[in-house]
Amino acid sequence: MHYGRPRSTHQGGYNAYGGPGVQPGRSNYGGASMGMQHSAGGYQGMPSSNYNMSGSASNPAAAVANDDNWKETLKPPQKDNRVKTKDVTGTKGNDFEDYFLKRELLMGIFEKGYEKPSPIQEESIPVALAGKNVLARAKNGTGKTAAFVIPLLEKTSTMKKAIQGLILVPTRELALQTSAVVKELGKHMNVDCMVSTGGTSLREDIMRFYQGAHVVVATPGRVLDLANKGVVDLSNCNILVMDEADKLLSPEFQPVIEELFRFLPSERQILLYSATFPVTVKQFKDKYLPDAHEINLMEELTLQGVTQFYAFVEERQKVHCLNTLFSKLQINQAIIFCNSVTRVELLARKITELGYSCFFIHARMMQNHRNRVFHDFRNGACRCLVSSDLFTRGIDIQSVNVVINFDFPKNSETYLHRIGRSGRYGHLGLAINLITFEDRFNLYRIEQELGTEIRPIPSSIDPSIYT
Ligand SMILES: Nc1ncnc2c1ncn2[C@@H]1O[C@H](COP(=O)(O)OP(=O)(O)OP(=O)(O)O)[C@@H](O)[C@H]1O
Repeated sequence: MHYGRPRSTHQGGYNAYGGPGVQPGRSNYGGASMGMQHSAGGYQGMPSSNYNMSGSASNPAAAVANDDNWKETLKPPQKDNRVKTKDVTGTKGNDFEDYFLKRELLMGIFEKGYEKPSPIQEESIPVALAGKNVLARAKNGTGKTAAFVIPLLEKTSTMKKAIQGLILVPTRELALQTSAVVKELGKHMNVDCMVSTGGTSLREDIMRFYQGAHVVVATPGRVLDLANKGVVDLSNCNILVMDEADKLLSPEFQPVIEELFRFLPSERQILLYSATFPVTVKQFKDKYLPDAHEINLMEELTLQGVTQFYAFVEERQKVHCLNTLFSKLQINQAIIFCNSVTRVELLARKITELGYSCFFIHARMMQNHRNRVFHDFRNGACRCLVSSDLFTRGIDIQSVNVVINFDFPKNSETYLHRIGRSGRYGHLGLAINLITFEDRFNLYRIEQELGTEIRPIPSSIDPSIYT
């Protein structure tokens, strides 16, 4: 039994009530070792931070950027030898060097452990470098972030102290994660990347912006607020990226986005990325970027590496069913989704009552607490995270191999993004859906819409399909 008998909820890690008392050092399982070479380090508000872009002057690797042996000076993470699916291996065979990127950027790419571009990177990097607007659709976990960060960094001049790129994302956690990618890829370029999201002190944000930034990663409301106040100057911001573009174009965000457009220069490039593009995106595209280059790498919609099952249960049997899953599955790390904040908290409490340690996260928690849970879960301090749809999009934690829909989602976009939290970068994963009588039509509809098969759960699941 790989899930093991958990540590008592009082022994380090959060208990279901999210009390601090975290002792990450006590993590005693192997999940964190897998893929954690991509660990993003400390996030904003966390005590430790390795995001300090102190610049190439203090960076010996940058000093050899012009040296012919520059590649040998790099320290990439340990090679990940796990099997990968065609979702990421089905490329044309390009190399990053083919794009004539500046040496410092190539150094950041290789040092991050990226050896070859993924299919979406091959398709979109050259087009974005050529200055075209892009509307790109590709599967979850196939490297869309680097597909827009690389051209954005290539076009950023660190000699010019002005915001040259703005990356909008729908959640604060995703902003932190994306800024970590900008900082890692731009490590040798001396790029100043700033995160600006709600839930943090506006005053501190204002102070930080006065120090200047080349790239800003933000949630729409906060950056609009700062632009309105004249703190954020977007007049030199020639590139706007909207990641999870369909979410950013939902009624909740679209008016803010349209207002933000007023602050951008008229000659700007817009890059839209997501795994899902409902009709709202088409209307936006027709209005604002009719000439956009369209990329669609989603002939088939679900990830090849993620096996999907359902278990037909009554509502009152769900916790028992989860307990059985915990005892039978080989979980590295799991995200368990519920459909409401209340249910997230209730389930987290139930799980700890069963004797398993778990974290929970949702949008009604204090931001510093959210940051801590995100940081600690990413670093493997706990194996199980109960979440609302806050973590449905974009969150990239390589060691998550199991996603459980404790509550089945209502629409296929949400389903696709949720199960895409496992099987990152072509790796294997498992998605298990607890289906009640009321969910049965949704299950059928989502299967049809995604053209995928969600099979009844067998009595035993071969670990080789998801570990
Ligand atoms: N060229 C590459 N080589 C190896 N790993 C890569 C490469 N590009 C990206 N990755 C890794 O793949 C993982 C998934 O990338 P990313 O988060 O950008 O996916 P995504 O397509 O944006 O997913 P989602 O749709 O879920 O947001 C990350 O851990 C990233 O570091």
